[in-house]
Amino acid sequence: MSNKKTGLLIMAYGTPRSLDEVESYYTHIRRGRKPSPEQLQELTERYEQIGGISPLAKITEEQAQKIEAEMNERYPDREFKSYLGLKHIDPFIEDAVQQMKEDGIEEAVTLVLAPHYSTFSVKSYNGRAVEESAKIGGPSFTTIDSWYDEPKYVQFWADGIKQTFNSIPENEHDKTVVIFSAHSLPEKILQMGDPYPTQLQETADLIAKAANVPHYTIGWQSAGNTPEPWIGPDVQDLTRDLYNEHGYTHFIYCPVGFVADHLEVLYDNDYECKVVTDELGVNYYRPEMPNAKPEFIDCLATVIGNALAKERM
Ligand SMILES: CC1=C(CCC(=O)O)c2cc3nc(cc4[nH]c(cc5[nH]c(cc1n2)c(C)c5CCC(=O)O)c(CCC(=O)O)c4C)C(CCC(=O)O)=C3C
Ligand SMILES: [Fe+2]
Repeated sequence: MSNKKTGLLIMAYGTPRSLDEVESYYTHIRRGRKPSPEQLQELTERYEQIGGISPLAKITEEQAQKIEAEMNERYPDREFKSYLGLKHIDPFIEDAVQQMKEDGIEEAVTLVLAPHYSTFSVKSYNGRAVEESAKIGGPSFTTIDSWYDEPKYVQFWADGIKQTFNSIPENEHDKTVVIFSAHSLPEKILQMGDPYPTQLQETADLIAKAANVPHYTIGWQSAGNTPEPWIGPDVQDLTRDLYNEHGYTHFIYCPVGFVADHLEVLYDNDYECKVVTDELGVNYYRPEMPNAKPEFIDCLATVIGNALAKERM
């Protein structure tokens, strides 16, 4: 057994920490192309609408710290140190890998704070980490590709859904529908055989079964503003269709492709979807996000522990 530290590379999307950072952040998302003043204004207004700035930065940091603490408690004969690596703002993924090297970390596990694998998301996170490490002779990585079917993740959402159902009169449960969603991606991923949509469906099936949900479906949200087609149905259109076709009066939104309160949930669900449910005169619900809740930290520590156990076999 080694007494060397194991690195935990915790990766997440990142968010501007103040409105001043919105432009550079957006430029990074657009791979170096500055947004037009209108696009910048539009994004800034969305951040203003959710209270000025996204709570995501704080939540991601808290998640990373608590995962480290939980891993150290769970494996007293080892020492873990977490490093936050972000996709679109500092500390970037590459910064974290460099810091690990400086700290003498030789082995590390990567965890992306998003449950489903896609060439657009997890593949690029892990790819950037491995590439940087190869370049500088950094740590060797045990990479985690996805954890969308981790029973503790399923249970987390099942509990939230059950609690939501408790607030709906029992004789209206049959008029209630759960919409499981994730961030949309360009449709071309489907031709590439990307597992992302199948994984979302599987997460939905598992949670619906665990929570005994009578009616549910999957949808996509937060699609980008580009001319190419994005995977649908969009959650807003889906809400209208479900209402028109089935007359549901209670809509429970479960953005299971995300793990924190941030723009895509607080704006795209809590504001945009609610505009539609208000217009239809039906009820909007959204169970709490995992954030840094103990049940979720327990879930992520289990995901990391499983990856380490597999590595040693
Ligand atoms: C798959 C995926 C996830 C989930 C997996 C993961 O978490 O990695 C995710 C999460 C997030 N996306 C976020 C924010 C944004 N994403 C954008 C744009 C885009 N996202 C994409 C994909 C994803 N995004 C794509 C393909 C684009 C188009 C880029 C292009 O044009 O090539 C834009 C630009 C404006 C707009 O299009 O809305 C913003 C502001 C925030 C932070 C919110 C906050 O700050 O609170 C979070 C957690
Ligand atoms: Fe995004």
